[in-house]
Amino acid sequence: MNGNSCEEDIRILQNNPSPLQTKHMPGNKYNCNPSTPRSRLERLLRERELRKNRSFQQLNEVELEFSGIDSFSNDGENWGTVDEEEFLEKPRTFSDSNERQEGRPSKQRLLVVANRLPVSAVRRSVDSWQLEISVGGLVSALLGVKEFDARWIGWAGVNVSDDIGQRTLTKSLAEKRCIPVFLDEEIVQQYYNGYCNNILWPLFHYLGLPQEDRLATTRSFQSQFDAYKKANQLFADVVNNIYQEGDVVWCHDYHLMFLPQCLKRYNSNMKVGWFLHTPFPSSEIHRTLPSRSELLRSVLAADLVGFHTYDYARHFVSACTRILGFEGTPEGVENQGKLTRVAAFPIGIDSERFIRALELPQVQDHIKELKERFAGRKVMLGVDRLDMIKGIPQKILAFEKFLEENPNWRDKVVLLQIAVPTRTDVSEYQKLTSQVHEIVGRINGRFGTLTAVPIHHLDRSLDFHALCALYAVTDVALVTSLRDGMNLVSYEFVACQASKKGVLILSEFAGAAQSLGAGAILVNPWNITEVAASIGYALNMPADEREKRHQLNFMHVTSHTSQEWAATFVSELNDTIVEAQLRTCQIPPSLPIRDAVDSYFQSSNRLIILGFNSTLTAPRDSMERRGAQIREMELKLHPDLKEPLKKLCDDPLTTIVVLSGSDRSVLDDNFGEYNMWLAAENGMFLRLTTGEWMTTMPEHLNMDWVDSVKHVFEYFTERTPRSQFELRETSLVWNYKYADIEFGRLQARDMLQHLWSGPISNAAVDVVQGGRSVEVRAVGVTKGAAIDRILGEIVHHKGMKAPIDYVLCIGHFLQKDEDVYTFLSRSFHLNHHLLYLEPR
Ligand SMILES: O=P(O)(O)OC[C@H]1O[C@H](O[C@H]2O[C@H](CO)[C@@H](O)[C@H](O)[C@H]2O)[C@H](O)[C@@H](O)[C@@H]1O
Ligand SMILES: O=c1ccn([C@@H]2O[C@H](COP(=O)(O)OP(=O)(O)O)[C@@H](O)[C@H]2O)c(=O)[nH]1
Repeated sequence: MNGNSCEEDIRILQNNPSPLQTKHMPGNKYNCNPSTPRSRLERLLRERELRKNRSFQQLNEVELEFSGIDSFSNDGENWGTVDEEEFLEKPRTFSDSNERQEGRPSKQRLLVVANRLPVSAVRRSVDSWQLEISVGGLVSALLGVKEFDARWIGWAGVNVSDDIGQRTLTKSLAEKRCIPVFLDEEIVQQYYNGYCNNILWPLFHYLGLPQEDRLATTRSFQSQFDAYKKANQLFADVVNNIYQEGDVVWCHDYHLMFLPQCLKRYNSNMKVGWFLHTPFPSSEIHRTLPSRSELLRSVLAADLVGFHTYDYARHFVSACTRILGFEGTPEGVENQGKLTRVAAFPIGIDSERFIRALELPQVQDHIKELKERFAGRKVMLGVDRLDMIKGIPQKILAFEKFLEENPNWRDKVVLLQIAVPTRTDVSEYQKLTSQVHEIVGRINGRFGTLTAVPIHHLDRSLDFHALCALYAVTDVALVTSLRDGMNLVSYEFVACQASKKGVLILSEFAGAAQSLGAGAILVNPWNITEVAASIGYALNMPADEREKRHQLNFMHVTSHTSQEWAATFVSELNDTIVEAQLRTCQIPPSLPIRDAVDSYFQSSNRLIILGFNSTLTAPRDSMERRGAQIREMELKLHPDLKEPLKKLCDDPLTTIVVLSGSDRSVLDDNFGEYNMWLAAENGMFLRLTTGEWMTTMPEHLNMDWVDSVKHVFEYFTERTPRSQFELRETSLVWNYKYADIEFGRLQARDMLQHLWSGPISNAAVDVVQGGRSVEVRAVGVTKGAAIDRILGEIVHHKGMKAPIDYVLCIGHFLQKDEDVYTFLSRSFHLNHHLLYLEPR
């Protein structure tokens, strides 16, 4: 979607760098973590203080002093014209920069990656291009960001298949510090029109898949998702080509959910942030997506994930917990020691730009014209992309109802609706256009006169100055989005209302409702009666109430700017990386594959202990696992592993043990034909596949406590859908791995209280709280001890002469049942090579 020529807007931005107004808002994020390290809090507070005083030199010193990483300042321009050669072929590095040598800290390079570049290209001839500024909140917000040495990577909105075209467009864009990603028509159709705008967009806005072609959409889902991944990989390739160490890569929006993972595959040290500009829906909506897990996992590859509001962040964390089974913490999402930080960073606008624009002569001229044109009538305004999320039909119907019920207002009010065409290749958008035209025509026919109509509807975008003038003359702005990530139009309206102090009617389903709710009249856009009544209330509102409401919103809009938004996000990303480095010391080391292979070949008596469920089976997300509950017996060895496992088992120098919580029949079914040891029920039963099952249970165990614990387990199993308990020879296990995870956790906590206060208060038992289970077992019955006995059997059976000189243990059981790890470490220390792997 293109609007006015970009030359003018970009010039305005260049001439008016606004001051750095960065401030950290720890309490504003998803997490208000009470355990934030003291040094970090101190740093945040000091930074905030320094930023208030605009002491950039000091600020950078603090950044360096605390984090030891590259920092940024606000001198210089963001969107300045640069020499293409310098920009694309001889990029500056931090280390060799003169600025550093002169003692001045250099700016941190920021690579902004978004589907849409801030400019869209229109071809004028074979080798020349006209660049027009793109319309949409994402572009508006990021144009206001000036503190970084920024480059923008994205699609120019045009298909360029020839070499000359690609070369000349790359050159033109370089002058705007933009780097194009070329997408061919087919990819655009499948990725942008298809997967992004026909599937993700309506789903993320709670609109469901388009009604009419729902089946067709479902059918084409896989090919569109493939195109989506392919497009994301193309973006990653371009980023990887220009990436320099120390750069921050900031990925934007639902178009690029796959990008963080692609980037981290290129370079795991890249600093990657991802920000979503739309709502993130409830996990119940997200879980309907066939690609739900893949999308979540790839976003989680980022170091920092940001949303406009706390609600969206909460939904995302909940989706990761419920769908992937990962841990949601106050900090974000944790999986096996790796934390992805999740937080809310509400976007803002470059309010100064709007306030200054009102003083310009051309804007004043526009204002004068508009005032004359609509003299004697109150002006109501709607500015939206012509998108179903904006609730334009609902808004117009509410206006009709108002006119219907208030005949005295019919010739005293006019609704100006700017409806910017968008995504015009998608059929839902085409249908919406006809629908809106039809409604507007009907209402104008009904209430219009020979000289005036109540609705002025424009199917086009306005240039920046015309838009500012419109905002300034408006009495009531009407934002009735059915859902909206934030909605910057509401912010822009407030910024331009310093003299008029008009009223904002705002949908409670726009992200902006959380920040402008105090001054706006909040409405449910689906409730046309309520919106019509609010129009009446707004038009009749006394001046002092308008003044008060306006002041509240104006304060917010001018103090929460796009500059501050971006600076906070990037600063938080830098902090997150430092904290992650500190945390890595606590995470068990991942398997050093090279060493493991070398040691394997150097050894002559190897022991390999393998878990089964989720180690040798195909991975499933927790939703799929729930469905698999009744098919527990169908747990199958991953087909790709059959061949290598056979080879290992047939190697006379290697002994393989599968150690699993599953019962004997499951292991028999899967491994009966291999030459290996099977240890069922966590080692309580053992057999070589050529022999019979035997028990490894210790003698004289006191099991008097079993009945009373069983009652408690039965009680909780009945009350926790899809949980189950198993009565084993020496233990009882209650697991809720198929249940709702959050509910399961609450129940587990409750169960432990019951157990401690009753049946096991005096019993000789150990209680082990697993990730999704509670186990009560006789004292001394540990997996470590079971392995000890298993080893005894193996040594005895083989009549081993040489000691075991290589142990590789792979399985989920390692993390929770530390006794396995402890036992193996103790038994195979010094000259032995113990490798530890926790599979993801
Ligand atoms: O690029 P298009 O397909 O033409 O669409 C324009 C943009 O629409 C969406 O904007 C969102 O971002 C705004 C700023 O954060 C937010 O205020 C608004 O609520 C969102 O709808 C979309 O997310 C962008 O990626 C598009 O570029
Ligand atoms: O004729 C127009 C209409 C709108 N806009 C801009 O488009 C953006 C719309 O952003 P918003 O967050 O309200 O919604 P989005 O379109 O991103 O969903 C705002 O910055 C408007 O100033 C524009 O430049 N010209």
